[in-house]
Amino acid sequence: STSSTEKFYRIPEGKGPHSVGCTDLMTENAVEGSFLRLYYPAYDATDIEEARWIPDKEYYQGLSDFLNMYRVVGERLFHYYVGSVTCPAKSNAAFKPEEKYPLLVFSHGLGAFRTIYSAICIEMASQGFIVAAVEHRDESASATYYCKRRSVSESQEESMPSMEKEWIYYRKLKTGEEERCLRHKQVQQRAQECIKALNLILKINSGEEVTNVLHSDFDWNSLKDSVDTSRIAVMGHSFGGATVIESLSKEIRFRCGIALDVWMLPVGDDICQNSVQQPLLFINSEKFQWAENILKIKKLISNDTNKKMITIKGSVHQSFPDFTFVSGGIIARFFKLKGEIDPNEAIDISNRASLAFLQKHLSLKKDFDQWDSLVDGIGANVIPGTNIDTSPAEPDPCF
Ligand SMILES: CCN(CC)CCN(C[C@]12C[C@](c3ccc(C(F)(F)F)cc3)(C1)C2)C(=O)Cn1c(SCc2ccc(F)cc2)nc(=O)c2c1C=CC2
Repeated sequence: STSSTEKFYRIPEGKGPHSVGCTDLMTENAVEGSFLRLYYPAYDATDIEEARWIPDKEYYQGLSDFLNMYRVVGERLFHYYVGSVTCPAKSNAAFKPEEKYPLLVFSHGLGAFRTIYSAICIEMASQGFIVAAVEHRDESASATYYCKRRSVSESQEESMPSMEKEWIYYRKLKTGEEERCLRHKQVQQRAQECIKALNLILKINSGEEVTNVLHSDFDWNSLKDSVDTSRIAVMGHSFGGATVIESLSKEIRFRCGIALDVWMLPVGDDICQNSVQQPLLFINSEKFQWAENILKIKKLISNDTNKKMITIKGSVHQSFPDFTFVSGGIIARFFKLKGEIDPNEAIDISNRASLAFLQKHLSLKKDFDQWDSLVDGIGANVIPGTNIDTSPAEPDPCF
């Protein structure tokens, strides 16, 4: 309704030729397993409903903790405003084996989790990618869980499901705790989880049976021989951008990477051009970045023509996660969830530049090269490099 201040918005649908499905996969019953939401090209299915955007109320509790709100307040607020929001992907829709699809592993930011970058993941899937949005268990997510098998005695009781969800919530910095040290440890775990997700998808592609502890009627065998195993990339937002850098430096099968508004603190100071051999695209917002962060990015890019940076004018840090679409009014303004640029316009620039970069470095045979100019920072609302001034402060001539 347009009358209330909190107007209701939708997460934008994919613009590519494919309908999109999504399904959740969790392996093993322990924190060492993989947990991801898969977005994929699907057969049209008008009879299948859209997936829930935030699937468990514990995510509301986690978000409240992360945002320093009281849980009872946060949980009700989130439930009221976004409890009924779905993402434009059909839940467990049948996978459409048409060609071998390139694979994209996506890493979420601090305080986020696997489902809230669906505008990006759904667009990529609609354009013919299989997208594995991992949920990290490094305590950087607002909330996440793993499944534990109940003891025999417990599950004997009536209506006791055999599995129980063990929730892990966002770990706040302890007083006096060195942030760099915690984040450097977490980014190592995050990279390992991206590599584990890559190996899991490759295992499924080879036809091996995998146990999904989340029982859904999605047919994982339909993915057999559908992944283009030579065309794999990694993408992430903010802390997830640092995870991209760490993952590329550790796993050569990630052929290239895209870091959205990267947070460089978790990346060691010893970072240099040789840390990452693969092509890497930095897509920054105008408002989030600062000189020290940009200097670390520039050290990594140095003079490598395969490493590029562009900035989307009028965008903010929250222009990449989905809240920029589903929020409005005072909440959006208070938390700076939208920039001056229209959220759909900003995500289109980011997605088109990403697609052009992926076509170039994964040698895709699509028409994404139509957006090559964006990767060079040429086009409306985009600039090459950064708006942040990093020139050393001139000594004041008066002293
Ligand atoms: C006070 C907490 N304080 C913790 C260090 C800073 C909190 N903060 C700024 C916020 C996230 C904000 C946000 C979101 C979402 C609503 C909502 F109401 F719409 F849900 C509201 C308010 C509060 C904007 C950030 O951390 C920014 N940020 C993020 S934001 C990723 C995210 C998380 C949850 C989401 F729901 C959506 C997106 N990912 C990173 O990797 C990094 C940073 C900073 C450095 C590295």
